[in-house]
Amino acid sequence: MSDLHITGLTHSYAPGARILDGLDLTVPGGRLAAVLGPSGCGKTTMLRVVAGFLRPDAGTVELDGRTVTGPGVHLPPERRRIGIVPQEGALFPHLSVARNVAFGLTHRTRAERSRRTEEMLELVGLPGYGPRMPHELSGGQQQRVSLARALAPAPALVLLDEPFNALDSALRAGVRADVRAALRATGATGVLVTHDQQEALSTADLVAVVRSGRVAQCGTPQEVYRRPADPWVAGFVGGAVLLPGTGEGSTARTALGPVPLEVPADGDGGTVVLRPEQLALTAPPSDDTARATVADVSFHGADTLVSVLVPGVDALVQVRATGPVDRRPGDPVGIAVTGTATLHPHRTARER
Ligand SMILES: Nc1ncnc2c1ncn2[C@@H]1O[C@H](COP(=O)(O)OP(=O)(O)OP(=O)(O)O)[C@@H](O)[C@H]1O
Repeated sequence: MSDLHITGLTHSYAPGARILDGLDLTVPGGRLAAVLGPSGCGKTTMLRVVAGFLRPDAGTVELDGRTVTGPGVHLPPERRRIGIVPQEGALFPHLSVARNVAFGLTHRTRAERSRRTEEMLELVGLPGYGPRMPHELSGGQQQRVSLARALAPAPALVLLDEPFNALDSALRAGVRADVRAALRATGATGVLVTHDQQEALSTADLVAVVRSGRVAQCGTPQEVYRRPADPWVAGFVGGAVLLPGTGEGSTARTALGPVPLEVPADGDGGTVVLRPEQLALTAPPSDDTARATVADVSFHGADTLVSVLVPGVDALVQVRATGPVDRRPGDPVGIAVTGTATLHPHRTARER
């Protein structure tokens, strides 16, 4: 299994506009990391550097203990042992499924090629599909063949560039789970580029949240969701309730009352971050000044999102309840908090 180490990656396409700005990322061998970030933050640029299609201004990429990109080093893409699954599969349309999968299997006998091809097609759930042509496959099947093609030469690393974008949501979940299982079965290290938070959290072992060409936070899905590095990351990886608050030891004083803190803080004023599912609607409190008001109710089937106006909080506070909610806009409510929050002190002018 091959570790991937990316250090200090910096790149500009034009003078003065840094797209990668000292990006660091480590993916332990055999793990799948999701690189998650808004459009234009540099995800694809990073992937192109790792694949060897682009030489960065500075920084190093090490794969399996070997520098493939670095000062004075630039290994060509075909010698990096990297498999790529592009956005829409990009199968060769004039080649059969089997010939697509066997494409990278050079220096092997015909029998070996055909055995490996069938093995890979089985791995991605398409046994016997070898003779078909790409146009005879659905979008999801084409993505599976693309993965089989990437995995066939037993690469050290597989790069997946928003591979589920073209699939409808019903198909996405199934193909995602199969891709993950196939990567695990082969032990390949993977990097999945996506701007879909749900996809990153549900598919990857590690999530690297990228902002303006740098990794703002890298951790397990649970870590980045439960202990976001800052309010921006919190809002980017899911619904977030951001409240002004002040640390008072193990709790923070907020407009929702005292909220237990994940990490104690004293006297620090800042932003308290909770998740909408940590809030519950209760009967309105007798004290008028603490009374919140329902602003909007949106039903999503499995859950309902209720937007609430809370005295002392500028933005609407989101409450996620399981199942339907019997409240209407204008109803007075109370809000109870469960679990712990993170407190992010206001940054000083020097840190900004
Ligand atoms: N070849 C290029 N020449 C000049 N600018 C480029 C080039 N490729 C990308 N850019 C610019 O670099 C920035 C980052 O692009 P990149 O494709 O890496 O972002 P991304 O995070 O993958 O975005 P998306 O999620 O929209 O694909 C964008 O502003 C883009 O316009």
